[in-house]
Amino acid sequence: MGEGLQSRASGPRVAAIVPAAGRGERLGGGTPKALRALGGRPMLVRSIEALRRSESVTQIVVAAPPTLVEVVAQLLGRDVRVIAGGAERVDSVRRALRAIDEDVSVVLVHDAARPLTPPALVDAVAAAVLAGHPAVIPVLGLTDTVKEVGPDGRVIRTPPRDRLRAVQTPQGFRRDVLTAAYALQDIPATDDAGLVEALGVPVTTIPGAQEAFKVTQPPDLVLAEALLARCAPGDPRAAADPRGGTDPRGGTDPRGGADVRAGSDVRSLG
Ligand SMILES: Nc1ccn([C@@H]2O[C@H](COP(=O)(O)OP(=O)(O)OP(=O)(O)O)[C@@H](O)[C@H]2O)c(=O)n1
Ligand SMILES: C[C@](O)(CO)[C@H](O)COP(=O)(O)O
Repeated sequence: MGEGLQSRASGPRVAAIVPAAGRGERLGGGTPKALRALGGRPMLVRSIEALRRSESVTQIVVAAPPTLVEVVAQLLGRDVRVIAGGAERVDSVRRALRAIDEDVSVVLVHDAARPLTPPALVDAVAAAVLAGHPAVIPVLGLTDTVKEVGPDGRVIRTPPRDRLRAVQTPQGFRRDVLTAAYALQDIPATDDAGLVEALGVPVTTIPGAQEAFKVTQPPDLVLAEALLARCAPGDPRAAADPRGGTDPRGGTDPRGGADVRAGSDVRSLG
C-alpha cells in the first residue's frame, strides 16, 4: 500500500482527476454508475483506492454528480477534493482541472468506471510523464476486427488491426499541456488524449492492463464481480465482508455495502 496522500510532500506533485459524474445509462440500474456497488463497495471507492495505493499520486480531485457532492465527499474522506461535475465528461474534467493545487506538475485523468485498475498502472503512467513524455496513455491490442461503417450500414473500410489499440485510463499529462488542451473549444474527442492530439503534442502509449477495463454495460459488472471473487483474502481488492466491508487499511469499513443513493446517510451504509 502506498503512503498517505498528504505525506507524499517531497518530489513532483501528481494530481489525479476522477470524472465520476456520469449517469451510467448503458449500465442501467438507476443509481449513478460511480456509486453502484461492486463486491460490496461503491465502484468509485475502488477506483480511488487504486490511486491511493499508487506510489505517485499526491492529490485526488473527484467530479461528482452535482446533487451528490456532499454524499461523495463524506464517502471518500477529507483527503479527496470533491467538486460538481458537468453535463459531459469533458465538462467534468475541465472543472476538476481548475480545482487542482497550484504546485501540481503532472495530471492523471482516471475514469471512476475502471474500478479494478492496478496501482502499478497508475505509477507507470505517472513515471512516463515524469520521465519527459508530455502525454501518456495505456493501451491494449484488439482481439476483434474493427470496420468503419457508413450511416447506411455498409462497410467503408477495414483498418489494419495490428495498428489499432483500445485506450484505457489513467491518462497522464504535463499539467501545462492538459490545461492548453482543455482551453480548446468544440473539439470532438472521446478521451483526454484526443484533445492533446488536437494541439499537435505527441501522445506516447504504454502497455495497459486487462483489469483496467471500463464498466460500461451489464456484462462488465458481472465480469468485475467474478474477478473480485477470485481475489485472495487479504488482497485489498477482495470483495467486501457482507457484515460491513473490507477496509484496505485492515479494519472494518462502514462505507462498504450497497449502492449509495441520493440522500442516503453514508455513515449508515454497510
Ligand atoms: N457528465 C459526465 C459523464 C461521464 N463522466 C465520467 O466519465 C467516466 C467515463 O464515462 P462513461 O463510462 O461513459 O460513464 P457514463 O457517462 O456514466 O456512462 P453512460 O454514457 O452509459 O451514461 C465515468 O467515470 C463517468 O462517471 C463524468 O464525470 N461526467
Ligand atoms: C476515456 C475513455 O475511457 C478511454 O477509453 C473513454 O473514451 C470514455 O468513453 P465514454 O463513452 O465516456 O465511456
